[in-house]
Amino acid sequence: MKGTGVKMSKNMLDINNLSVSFLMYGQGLEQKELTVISDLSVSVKEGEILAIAGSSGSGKSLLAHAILGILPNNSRVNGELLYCGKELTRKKQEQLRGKEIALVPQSVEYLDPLMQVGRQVIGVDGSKEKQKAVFKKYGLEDSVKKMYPFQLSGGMARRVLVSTAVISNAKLIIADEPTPGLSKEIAQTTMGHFRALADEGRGVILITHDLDLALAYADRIAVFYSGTTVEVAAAKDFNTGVEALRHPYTKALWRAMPQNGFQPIEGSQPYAGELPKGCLFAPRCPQRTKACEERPSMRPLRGGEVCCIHAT
Ligand SMILES: Nc1ncnc2c1ncn2[C@@H]1O[C@H](COP(=O)(O)OP(=O)(O)OP(=O)(O)O)[C@@H](O)[C@H]1O
Ligand code: NI
Repeated sequence: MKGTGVKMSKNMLDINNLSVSFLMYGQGLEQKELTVISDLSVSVKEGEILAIAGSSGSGKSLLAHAILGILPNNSRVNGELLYCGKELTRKKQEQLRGKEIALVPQSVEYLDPLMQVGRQVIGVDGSKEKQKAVFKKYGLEDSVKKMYPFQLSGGMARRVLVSTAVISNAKLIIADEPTPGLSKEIAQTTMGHFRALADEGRGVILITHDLDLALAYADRIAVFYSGTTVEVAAAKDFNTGVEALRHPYTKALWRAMPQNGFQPIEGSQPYAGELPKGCLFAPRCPQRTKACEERPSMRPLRGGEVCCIHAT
């Protein structure tokens, strides 16, 4: 069952004013800093699935990598990352990675090419019995455990990745697009498992393009745009209707859903190197005014949060 109802849960992860940039070489030896995440704030509570929705390039995977401390060397991270109320230092990230904090990576290339997949799934705190049971649930033959990643199809590899997180004892699970390539049935089984893990009190971050899937299983939805959060809403707000939502971009996403008339959003998300000075959504926003030339910040509104001065 979805939702912890009125029960007050503690924050497991707090991200405050996070920014991520990359040092890039331009022509010659000229160095340029490309900021891809800015002013990003979001939190994950114990017992919830927080879905992160946003178009391609909005910074979803980079956020996951920043939490795990696996960004490339030419990156720079600023802002506050707290895990169970304490600063998530580099050392802490190393200690917790793959144990207390597990990632279902977006790309199956994250599997170790030289290790049989059964052993990878057992990992640090699994067991042969658990691995066998989870493979069965995901329709993977017992013989798959002896295979190497290159022998798997895309869908099989994804089921292997999901199995790893599902049988781990991780308290926080970050699933980066866990369902593409899976049949509808297996996708639903997978999401059911994430729901069960959240109901046990764990925290789950579900990164997805699939808003319908997010709405069916998540408690809250964080909407990303150009490397920042523009709205955090309860999943039920999307079902209530467009008036329950807060940000013009979220409203546009809602209107673009097939069941709400499939109205496309004009324009596209700005490129990281060419962000507008003020509100990042302003160039596409029907409500923009002169005041939007200043960068807005997230503020609480009607039980959610929004980054727009016009939202009421
Ligand atoms: N190593 C890197 N160096 C420079 N820019 C990068 C690097 N990795 C990612 N980016 C840029 O950061 C932005 C966010 O990338 P990210 O992978 O987080 O997007 P995403 O929201 O996960 O997209 P998708 O839905 O396609 O997976 C993109 O514009 C991407 O080009
Ligand atoms: Ni991604």
